[in-house]
Amino acid sequence: MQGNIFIIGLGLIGGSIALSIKKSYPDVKIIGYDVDPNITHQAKILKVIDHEENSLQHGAENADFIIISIPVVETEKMIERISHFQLKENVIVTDTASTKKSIINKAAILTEKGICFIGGHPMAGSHKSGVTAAREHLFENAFYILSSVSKISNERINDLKQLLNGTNAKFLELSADEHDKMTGILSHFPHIIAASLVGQARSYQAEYPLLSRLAAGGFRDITRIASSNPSMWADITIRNKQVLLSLLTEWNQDMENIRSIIEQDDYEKIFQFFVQAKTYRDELPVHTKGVLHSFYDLYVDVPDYPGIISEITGYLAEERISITNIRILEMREDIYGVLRISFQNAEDRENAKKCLENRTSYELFIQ
Ligand SMILES: NC(=O)c1ccc[n+]([C@@H]2O[C@H](COP(=O)([O-])OP(=O)(O)OC[C@H]3O[C@@H](n4cnc5c(N)ncnc54)[C@H](O)[C@@H]3O)[C@@H](O)[C@H]2O)c1
Ligand SMILES: O=C(O)C(=O)C[C@]1(C(=O)O)C=C[C@@H](O)C=C1
Repeated sequence: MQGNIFIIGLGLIGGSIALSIKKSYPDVKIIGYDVDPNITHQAKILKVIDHEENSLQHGAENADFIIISIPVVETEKMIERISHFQLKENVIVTDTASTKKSIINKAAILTEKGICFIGGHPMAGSHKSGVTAAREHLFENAFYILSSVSKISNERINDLKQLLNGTNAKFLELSADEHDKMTGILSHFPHIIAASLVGQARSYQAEYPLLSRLAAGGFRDITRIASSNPSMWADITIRNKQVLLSLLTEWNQDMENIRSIIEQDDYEKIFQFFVQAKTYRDELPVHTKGVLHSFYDLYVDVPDYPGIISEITGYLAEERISITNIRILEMREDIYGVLRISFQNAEDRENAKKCLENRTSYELFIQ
């Protein structure tokens, strides 16, 4: 791989892409630009990029690949801006935004000028943002969706896939409509529900001051994504409006049905409601592959007392099981905390699980 890679937007996604490209092509030159020069500088210090660029035009005009990794509405504006520059004839421009239709429509401005634009969306991320959260392995085993304005040659698509092969993601080509519908169902709508659940709890906080401290595993799991960047999600919601409105209508209908079976004490229907959800959820590939498993994490519910980490690592060390990371995710006051232990592979994690099952009575789980 040769040439200049120009990354616009050095946050969680732009930074993670930069790191994954560097992993597969250590000699390639990664040039970074962020609207905030302090972030560009921080990315250089963190070795996420090789070179800080403070001129958007200079960076874009000298690039062989341009990766735009900024919020959805900003991405549209950026496509417009760079379309006025003298880009290299063979440059490939791509983005990482979470919606595709409005961006693909906007990118016609580039393709009409003969510039190749391939829309992209790595289907992995986090509720965290910013360059400090960037990780080389973020996209491992995740789907990476590609969508184009018009028919792009396989050769150009392969050039982009080759550049991004360090992501270890699985590429999938979808139309912008298919993309926005499916991500609406699986990602955008769930973020609205998570935020709404948190909103419901918040509305009872004054009446029940203990509420926030009682929030346990279930509430935590289903609302993690409510901690995501609000401006990113406002953009996504606005740009996937029609899909989200139709999902909301269906959801309201579904809630009405559930209200009705609860009102009627219809045990069998209530039971079937949960059975159907469990059956489909248990079959989702998220259980056997995908980004969650690529980190080979094991979670341990542990009591909060000094020395708990060394106790756990001690058991693993005695059985010569290596760990790559260990972290306390949360300590619920005076009760339990969750320890996340990461392993290099599934076998190490399995051995660790057996080891801790034999030696402790702590609850263990793999998400
Ligand atoms: N966070 C996720 O889980 C996730 C996953 C996949 C895709 N995405 C998409 O990727 C894009 C980036 O998301 P992120 O999570 O990296 O956000 P982020 O907030 O971590 O980073 C965005 C960066 O873009 C910069 N920026 C904003 N406007 C800019 C502009 N006009 N010019 C240059 N830089 C600008 C910001 O300063 C920031 O450093 C978004 O479109 C998002 O929808 C996010
Ligand atoms: O894991 C998370 O926190 C995410 O929200 C990641 C997530 C998702 O909804 O799955 C969010 C937005 C992206 O466009 C792709 C992935």
